[in-house]
Amino acid sequence: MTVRIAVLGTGGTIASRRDEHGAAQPVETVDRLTEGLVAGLGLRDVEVAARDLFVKDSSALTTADQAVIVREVRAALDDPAVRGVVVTHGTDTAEETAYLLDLVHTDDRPVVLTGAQRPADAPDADGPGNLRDALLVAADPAARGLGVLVVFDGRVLAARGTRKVHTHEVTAFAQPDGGSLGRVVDGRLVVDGVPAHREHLDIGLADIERVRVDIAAVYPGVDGTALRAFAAAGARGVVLVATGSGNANPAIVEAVAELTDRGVVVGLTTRVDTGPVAGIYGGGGGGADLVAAGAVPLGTLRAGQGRILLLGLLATIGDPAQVRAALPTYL
Ligand SMILES: NC(=O)C[C@H](N)C(=O)O
Repeated sequence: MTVRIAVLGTGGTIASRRDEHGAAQPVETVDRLTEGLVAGLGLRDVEVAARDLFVKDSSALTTADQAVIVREVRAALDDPAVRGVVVTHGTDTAEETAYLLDLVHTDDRPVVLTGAQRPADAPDADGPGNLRDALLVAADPAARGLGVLVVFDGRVLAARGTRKVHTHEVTAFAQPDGGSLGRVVDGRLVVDGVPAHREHLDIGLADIERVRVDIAAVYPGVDGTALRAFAAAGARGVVLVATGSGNANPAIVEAVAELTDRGVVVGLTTRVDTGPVAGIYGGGGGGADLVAAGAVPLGTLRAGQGRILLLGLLATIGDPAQVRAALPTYL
């Protein structure tokens, strides 16, 4: 039986070429990117159906675009002949799209995001190798049940927690623990682990397009201006990127208490690369004070994925007190 891999293109550096000023822009269709790769894979009875959803730099994607990606992945999986789905995506925001897909993905078949750090016209372009690996993983029965994956530079990473860790090197992504679920070695998937149990969310996609969740940074001397401005603009959630294990100052604690009273859910994360946030410190501005003021620690999730979780919960559950209560089960 012929198995089908659906490939959905969204743009990113993997689809980019340099213009006359040397600036890279996504212009290539995913058809052209996959052309020729499949024959070289030696996969018998595999058929690739590639099409573009859009051709954008991933920094320019909107929440509505991400909802389109989720809908189209689901539509592709409606075809029982499809064994897996590959999404080509810019690396800048792939962690957000991958996590949104993972939150809603209950199917055993793999969904694989990949991309590139070097444009398609670079002599040492990494896109073709990454796309080849992503197709191999999507077609491999051993990838069933692994959830949504980021396949990049030979590594197979679980969507949840995975972050972009380098601005331009080809090893662009890492899991928070530095590990991986597997590798692609000599054109074959080697599975090294199983993904941690994940609660799924049946997100109303029309609703996530309407919910506003912002991200506010903490730094020495910061006050509550940004938090209050986001609330005034209609934010129903704000992710606070705190310092250290999740700390700020008394002005931020006061603003967090105000937002909580107004029904805005404040998620607490950190600007530190690894480790969980926790309410350890007091003194009026520490993590313990932020939690007492209503902020909800986001575990090991960092700002981008924390925002996606808040969006999903607010779109699905709605009521802020219930969102705060449900949130820890998704960490
Ligand atoms: N490497 C990349 O794909 C970066 C690009 N700016 C993007 O996210 O679309």
